[in-house]
Amino acid sequence: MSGGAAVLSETRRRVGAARRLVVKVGSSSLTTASGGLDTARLDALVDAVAGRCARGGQLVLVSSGAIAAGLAPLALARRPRDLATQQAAAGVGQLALAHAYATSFGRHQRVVGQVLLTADDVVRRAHYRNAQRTFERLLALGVVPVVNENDTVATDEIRFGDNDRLAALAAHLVGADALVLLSDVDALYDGDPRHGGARRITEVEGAGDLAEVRAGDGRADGLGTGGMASKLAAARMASSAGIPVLLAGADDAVRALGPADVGTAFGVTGARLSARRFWLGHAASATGRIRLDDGAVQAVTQRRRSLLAAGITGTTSDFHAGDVVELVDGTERVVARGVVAYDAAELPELIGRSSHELPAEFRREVVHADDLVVVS
Ligand SMILES: Nc1ncnc2c1ncn2[C@@H]1O[C@H](COP(=O)(O)OP(=O)(O)O)[C@@H](O)[C@H]1O
Ligand SMILES: N[C@@H](CCC(=O)OP(=O)(O)O)C(=O)O
Repeated sequence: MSGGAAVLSETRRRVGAARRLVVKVGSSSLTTASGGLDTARLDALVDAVAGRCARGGQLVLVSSGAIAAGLAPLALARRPRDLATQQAAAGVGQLALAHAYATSFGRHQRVVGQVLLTADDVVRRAHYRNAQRTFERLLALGVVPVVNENDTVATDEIRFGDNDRLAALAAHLVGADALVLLSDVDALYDGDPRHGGARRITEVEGAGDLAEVRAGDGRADGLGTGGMASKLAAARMASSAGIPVLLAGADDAVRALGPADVGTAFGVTGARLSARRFWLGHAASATGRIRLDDGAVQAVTQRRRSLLAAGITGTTSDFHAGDVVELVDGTERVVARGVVAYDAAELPELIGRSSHELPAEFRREVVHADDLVVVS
């Protein structure tokens, strides 16, 4: 605890007391300026993680750095732009990264297990359960799962593209008590700290605390991918599903695994969601859109009602019953996501009409309330 007398927020206490944690570290915190793996920093991170496990925690480490670690062995001066070379670099670099972690955790008699995921593994529910089972067994065996995106096979269409989001999904998947995002910056600031004059945000309790924040890109050398915007999106995803988040500097990992007054703490803004609702809200990719009139927007978002055909003003033509669709208002703003019960081709006949005007087989809800998640 810093300053002795400082009273730590509930969020920080929850991070400090978490029994199961997901910790994410970015590429820029693991690599040298010339692109090689920085084993001294990696060892320091591993010391912090192993120390936290020894204090009685189960920890999943989501580590970026495969592409960055592959640059030097392939004599590439900078991160490649094209997907094929990025994948080749990741293939080379992931091996180096996994070896470095195995060696480093070995100093603490800890075994690590590699888990490489694609977006499909958390988007498709059968795969989701499979990944969940693997994590449970690894953790039960005392192993530290080291997770990254399976960059070598992920195509543009099915890539997460950023590990901040992957870490938030993993935190939900393993039922983590907290998520810790470690970066090359020590906290969230109200503007990019590289431009000077920025003020540290210590606690985020809701969207209002972010109103003045400008979240910019990552490093100019392109080693990191998402910048602060992807960290904020990940923090929102987790905190809205009941998981407290701490964003802090990787160089301060011991204190970040806390409790301590470091970085930025994001308090929970919603209750824990079922796997299905979290999947609907954050992981599943939407196939089409349905536009709602103002009354239907109210009913769905405020009164948590099912969507009926009467409140629809238009749809795209590209979805089938059982697909995930976005529900949008008159300005095309997404207000909810849900599983649609009709093919797009069936809806033009039904929209705008009350249930009692419709034949019996078309009286069911277009999106049932149980299959619907409101997007805040
Ligand atoms: N509002 C902000 N607060 C803090 N950092 C910011 C902000 N806007 C932009 N940044 C930049 O985002 C960078 C972190 O993103 P990134 O390089 O992608 O990290 P990582 O490799 O850890 O995922 C920081 O180095 C910082 O300069
Ligand atoms: N999967 C990629 C990392 C993607 C990523 O999100 O990177 P970063 O912004 O450094 O966390 C890799 O290992 O190179």
